[in-house]
Parts: sequence; C-alpha cells; structure tokens
Amino acid sequence: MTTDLSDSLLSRIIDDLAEFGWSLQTQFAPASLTSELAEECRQRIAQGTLAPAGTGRGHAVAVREGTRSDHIQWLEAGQSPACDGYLQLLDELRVAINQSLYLGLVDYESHFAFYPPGGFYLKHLDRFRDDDRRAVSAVLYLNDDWQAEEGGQLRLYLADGQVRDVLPEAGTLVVFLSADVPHEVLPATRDRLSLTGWFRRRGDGVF
Ligand SMILES: O=C(O)CCC(=O)C(=O)O
Ligand SMILES: [Fe+2]
Repeated sequence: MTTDLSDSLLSRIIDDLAEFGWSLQTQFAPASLTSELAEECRQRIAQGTLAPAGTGRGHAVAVREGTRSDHIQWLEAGQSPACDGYLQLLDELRVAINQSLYLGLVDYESHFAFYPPGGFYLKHLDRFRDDDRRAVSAVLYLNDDWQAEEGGQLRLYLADGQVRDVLPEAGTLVVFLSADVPHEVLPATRDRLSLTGWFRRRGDGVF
C-alpha cells in the first residue's frame, strides 16, 4: 500500500507544532489504511499477541498495575503492507518536521494499543526521567463512528492552561511535544484501538 501525505497536511501539522506544541488532524490516514490496520489489530488481539503494557522504558518493563490498562504490541517493518504503509506515512512526517523545525528526529517507534472497555491511562508525560530521546508523540486512532458519550477521549493539558479532549475516531492523528504536554486516556464503554508512537532523537549512548 502506498499513499503520500499532502504538502498542506504536512504544513498544518508543522505550523501547529511550532505555534501550539500539538496538532490534531481528523483526516490524516485514508479510510482504506485505517480499516486494514484496525483489522490487523483485531486479529492480533484475537491471537493473544498483545500484552499488558509497562510504564517504563523500552520493550522489557515491569507492568505497574493501576497506571494504565492497555495491551500493546510493538510494530516491526515488514510485518504487513498496512503496517508498512503506516510507517511510511510517519516517516514522511518525520522528514518534514526535521526540515522545518530542525528537531533531529532519527526514528519512529510505535505499537498497537488496545484499551478494553473501562481501560485507561492516568495523566503522564511521554518522556522518561532517564531517557530523553522521545521528542514528538503521534497517535493514530482506528475506531469507526466514535461518539463522545462513549468516553475514551485523549485529554491533553496544554501549556496555556487549556484542556482539550480528542475523540479516538478512525483516521485521526494527534501529534504533540512529548516533554511538554501531560495527557491521559479516559475510560471508554467500548474497545479502543490505536497505533501509538514516538519520534525519537539520537540518544547520548548511555542507555
Ligand atoms: O491512546 C492515546 O490516546 C494515548 C496513549 C498514551 O498516552 C501513551 O501510550 O503514552
Ligand atoms: Fe502518553
């Protein structure tokens, strides 16, 4: 699957990031791609390959009960045309951000996330105390026809004191500066599927 991001979409995201530290695009990914990704996520859930997420750094971290209740599986390139299509789009975005904002983003790490009904992620920052490589967070949602009364909003606490809620509707991408925007996932009354990821800067080699 090959798709390209339009220049106007890329400019909107970059301008928003520069001015406000976050951006919301309700039509980031084509419906065909999000439905394939949702189908793949559902298959992985059914096969039992998603595992309870930890809250520390890296792939092998302790599960801390009570902080978050999503199940995740990390993406690798070459697993499916849909995943590769998604990674290609995010790489286009990475290159565009670097060209305009000089953030020096070197890669994008990403996982499927599944929040069962009642699932949540308490207020947090995506940057770890001992690892500042995560610079920009990007989440693509995979849920058709999401209604506000079903809950599941991503709640962002912005620098100007405003609080914004984002519905996890299929095709919506939310992007924000990982170190600057505390956020939480509110419980929902239905399954909540997404692809969550982080553009990273080069580390200093200590970790
Ligand atoms: O799914 C979301 O809306 C955000 C998830 C999140 O904050 C995280 O995985 O760090
Ligand atoms: Fe987060």
